[in-house]
Amino acid sequence: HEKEHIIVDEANNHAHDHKACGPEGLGDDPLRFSAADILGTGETDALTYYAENSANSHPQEDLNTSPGHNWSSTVPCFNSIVSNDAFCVFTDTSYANDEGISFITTAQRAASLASLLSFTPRSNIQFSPAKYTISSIPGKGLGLIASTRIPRGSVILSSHPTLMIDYRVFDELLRTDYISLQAAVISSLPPAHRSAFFNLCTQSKNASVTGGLSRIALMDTIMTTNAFDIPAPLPRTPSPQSSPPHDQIDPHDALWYTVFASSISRLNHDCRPNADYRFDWNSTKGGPGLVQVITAVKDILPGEEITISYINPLKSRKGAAETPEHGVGLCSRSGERVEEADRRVRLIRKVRRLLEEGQDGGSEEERGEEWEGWKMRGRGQGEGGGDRTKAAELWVSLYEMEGLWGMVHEAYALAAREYSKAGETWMVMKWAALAVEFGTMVLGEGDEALREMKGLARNPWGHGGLEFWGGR
Ligand SMILES: C[S@@+](CC[C@H](N)C(=O)[O-])C[C@H]1O[C@@H](n2cnc3c(N)ncnc32)[C@H](O)[C@@H]1O
Repeated sequence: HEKEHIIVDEANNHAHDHKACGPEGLGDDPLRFSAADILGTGETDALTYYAENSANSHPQEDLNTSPGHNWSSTVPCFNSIVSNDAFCVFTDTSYANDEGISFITTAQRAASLASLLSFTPRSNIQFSPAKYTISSIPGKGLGLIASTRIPRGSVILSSHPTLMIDYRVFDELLRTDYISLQAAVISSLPPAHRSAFFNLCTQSKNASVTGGLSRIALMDTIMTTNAFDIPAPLPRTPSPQSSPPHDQIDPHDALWYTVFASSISRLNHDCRPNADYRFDWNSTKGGPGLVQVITAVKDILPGEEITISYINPLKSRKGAAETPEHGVGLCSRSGERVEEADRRVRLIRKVRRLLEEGQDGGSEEERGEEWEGWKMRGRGQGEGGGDRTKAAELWVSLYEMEGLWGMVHEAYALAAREYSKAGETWMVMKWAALAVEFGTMVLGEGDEALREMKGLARNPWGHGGLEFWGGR
C-alpha cells in the first residue's frame, strides 16, 4: 500500500494549494476543485446522454488480451471521420497494483499496447528517501527540488502513465466526441488519481467557472498543461485496411501518443534542463513496460530545481516550438548572451546539415552569404585537412556550450562516424565511448540506437574482422 500512500499524499499536500502556477498563474484559483467537486452528477449525465446520441457513436469494443488483465471498454466508441476505425476508452483497473491505466485509441492499437504490459505488474518506482521534494518556486508554481545530490545518469523518478491518448483522435474525431472520451477516461480513474489530476496545474484564464462545461474545459486544460507527447513504437504488423487515407492524416501523428503520468507533472521547464525523460515501451530491457523515466543529465546538487525541457531545443516538431499552452518562454538569458546562444543554435543546425545531408548544407537561407567558405574540403585527414572531423568537433563543442546534455550523445556519435570515415581509430574510440556513456543516460540500457556506437567503441577498426591487435 505504499503507492497508495504516495498518491494520496500528493493529493492531500496540494488539495488546498491555491498558489499560482507559472507567470500567468491563477492566484486564488477557483478552478482548483476539491476531489469531491469533480464530475458532479449533472455533467457526467449530460456527457453520457450526448455520447449515446452522437451520430458517430457505437457500442463498445472488446479487447482480447493476456490473462491476468482486466480490460474493459467504457462508454460508446466514436467513429473516425476519415477512416474506418473507431476510438474507445480501454481501461485496466488492476494494472500496476491497482493504480490502473487507460488508453484512448482503436481496439487494435489498444491490444498492441496491452501486450506490452504482459509483465508482472509493479507499482511506480519510488526511492526511499525520495530524491526530491515538491516545493513552491517563485514565478513557477510548484516544482521539484533535489533533496540529495543526484549524480549524472541516475534515475530521479519513474512512473507508469495513468492514461495514453492516441494522437490520431485529434485529427480523426469530432471535438465533441473526443471530449466525451476524455471525460469518460478521467472519470474512470481511481479516486486518488482523479483527485491528484484535478489538483494539477492549469494555465487557463478563460475557462468559465459557471455552466456545465467548465469542468470539461478544466480537464482539457490540465491535459494540455501536463501531458507529454511520446512517439509510439512502430506497429509490428501494420494493417492496411485500418490505415486512414494518407492525404487526410499527418502520418507523423499516427505515431504519437499523448501520455499523462501525474507524478511527473510537477517538473518545470528549462531550456537548458538538468534532467531528461524517456519512455520505455516494453520490458525487454529488464524494466517494467510503459514507464516514463526521468534521469539526471548532469550532477544535481541538493536545493537545485530539477527541470526538463518541454520542447526540443533544436528541432521544431509540429507546433512544439511555440508551446503556447505551457506559457513558458524559451531561455531566460539576456542581451548579448541570448544573441550568442541564438547564433550557436543556428550554427548547430548549419553544421549538422553540412555533415548529415552530404555537402550542400541545406537551404540558401541557412547557408548565409559566406557560403563559399563553408564548403567542405575532402573527407578525411588525407585530403584537404579533415574538415569534416573538425566540423564534427565544432558541433560537439556547440552542444556542450549550450548545455544540451540530454542530446549531446548525438553529436558524439556523429564525431565518431566522421573519424571512422577518416580512419582515425583512436578518435573513433573516444567519441563512440562518449556517445555510449551519454546516450545510455537518456535512452536507457540496451537501446538499439546505441548498438552502432558500442560496436565502434569496441572495435573501431571496422567491420572487416580486424581485431584490436590485428595487422593493419
Ligand atoms: C507541467 S506543469 C509543471 C508544474 C507546475 N509548476 C505546477 O505547479 O503544477 C507546467 C506549468 O508549470 C509552469 N512552468 C513550468 N516551467 C516554468 C518556467 N520555467 N517558468 C515559469 N513557469 C513554469 C507553467 O505554468 C506551466 O504551464
